[in-house]
Amino acid sequence: MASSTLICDTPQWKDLKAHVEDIKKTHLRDLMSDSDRCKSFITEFDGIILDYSRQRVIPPTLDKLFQLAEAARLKEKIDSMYNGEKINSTENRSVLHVALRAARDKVIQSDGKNVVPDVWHVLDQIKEFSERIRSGSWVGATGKALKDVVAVGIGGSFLGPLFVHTALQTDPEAAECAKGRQLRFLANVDPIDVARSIAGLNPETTLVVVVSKTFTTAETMLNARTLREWISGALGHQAVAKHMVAVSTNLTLVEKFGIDPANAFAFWDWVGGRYSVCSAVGVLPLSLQYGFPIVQKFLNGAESIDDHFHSTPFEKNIPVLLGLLSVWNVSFLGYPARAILPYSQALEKFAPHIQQVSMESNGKGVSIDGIPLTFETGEIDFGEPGTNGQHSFYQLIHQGRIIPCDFIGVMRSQQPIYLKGEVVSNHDELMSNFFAQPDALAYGKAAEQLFNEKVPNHLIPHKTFLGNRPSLSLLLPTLNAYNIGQVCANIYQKNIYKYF
Ligand SMILES: O=P(O)(O)OC[C@H]1O[C@](O)(CO)[C@@H](O)[C@@H]1O
Repeated sequence: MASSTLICDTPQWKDLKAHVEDIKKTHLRDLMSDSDRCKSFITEFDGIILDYSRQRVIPPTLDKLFQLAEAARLKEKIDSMYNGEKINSTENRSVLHVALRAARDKVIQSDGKNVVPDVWHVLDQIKEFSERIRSGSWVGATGKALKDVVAVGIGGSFLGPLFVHTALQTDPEAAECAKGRQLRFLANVDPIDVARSIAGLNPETTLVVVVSKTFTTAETMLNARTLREWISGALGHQAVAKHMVAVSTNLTLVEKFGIDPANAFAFWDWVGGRYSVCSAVGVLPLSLQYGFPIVQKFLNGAESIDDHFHSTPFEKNIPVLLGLLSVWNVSFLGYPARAILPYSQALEKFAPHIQQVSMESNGKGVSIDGIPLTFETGEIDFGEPGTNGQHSFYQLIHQGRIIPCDFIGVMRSQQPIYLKGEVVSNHDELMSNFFAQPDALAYGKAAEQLFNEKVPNHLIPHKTFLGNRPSLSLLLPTLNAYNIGQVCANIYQKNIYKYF
């Protein structure tokens, strides 16, 4: 397709437009009774199960969406991203967040240079630095070990690390590694956020990490100056060198600010802010809190999804399927919003993270060549963990406008509870039985049965959402550092509106 041709002018788009009328005549109740259809609308990768049988699609819809992906040259564009081509045409940059979690021996080029050794150089620096801080061999200005960290940053230099930190906090292995340590975040320029971020902390035992790709963002720089004053007011100006470090692509400004460049951790202009959690932006604060080996598992999980995304045919490719279903729901069925409903409190910062990743990337009014679009792109993302959301906004989802729902379930809780005589959420045995179901139909029935046994868990929506309202579920075996990495990479790679 020539770059000036809009995707909506292709026969594939028009064919899908016409197909909307066929779908309007269907009802999910009837679609769900077709066991063959249900069987084919489940896919699995590395223990992650995507069930999209409750989307308003039939097999021809999927075929047409794959044809649309072909018209958009989606496969070539994904390859271009992995090959380091400058697909960020507005800034003339590569988009290489995949290189941030690539194995040491992989080769990923940008501007004719393999960037993976640079990535590993910084990872090795972070490993060494975080071990020094955590072991107490690096001490603060008064000779005390630094046990608390305040990460100052906003937007992409905040939301990804906050999401991962929140998700790891209750993972038993990560929690054990974080014993006696605290990681706080300071993003808002409102002084209340400053007060909260340092409440109860002692500057003598605190390390401040200033995280900013540009090192010019007004809020971050103001907050960094405030915390520099907090440190130097208590410990003297020379304490800044021991108590403040930075993560940035702009090492000149880091030095000007007064942070020793030897204590600055680099990343690169080919890392988009909202995709930067796998760079030093996330890896440094998370390694300080949990230790580098936990963060390495997180990176490995993200890499596993990158490989899956790059090499799996679209029919079985979880991020591609998620992305195409968004295109279908928003641009064809006209549903403007999507509810993100994780049935795990550990994922409470998932919706805010997705909001930036998705809504800062998509939803533009013009094509990449500046041509006004005649169709809606991008979705309005919002959400809350279940079951809290059920007692809040589900009423509208049940009875009002149609909002496609993404349910995210976790088979084995990070913190399971066993109560004698009661079936409690995330009971391993019941969950394994549920996951042993061969197809979506049986799976729906098992869900209903479990619901009838009063299982207060993520299965409830399977029963209550059997109207004509589309939903899907993404089920994870558990939530350890590896799975959390998979969750992150899934949302980054799912963001395929930009390819259309
Ligand atoms: O890391 P920086 O340069 O401080 O930018 C913070 C955030 O601001 C934004 O540019 C949006 O305002 C984001 O894309 C970015 O993540």
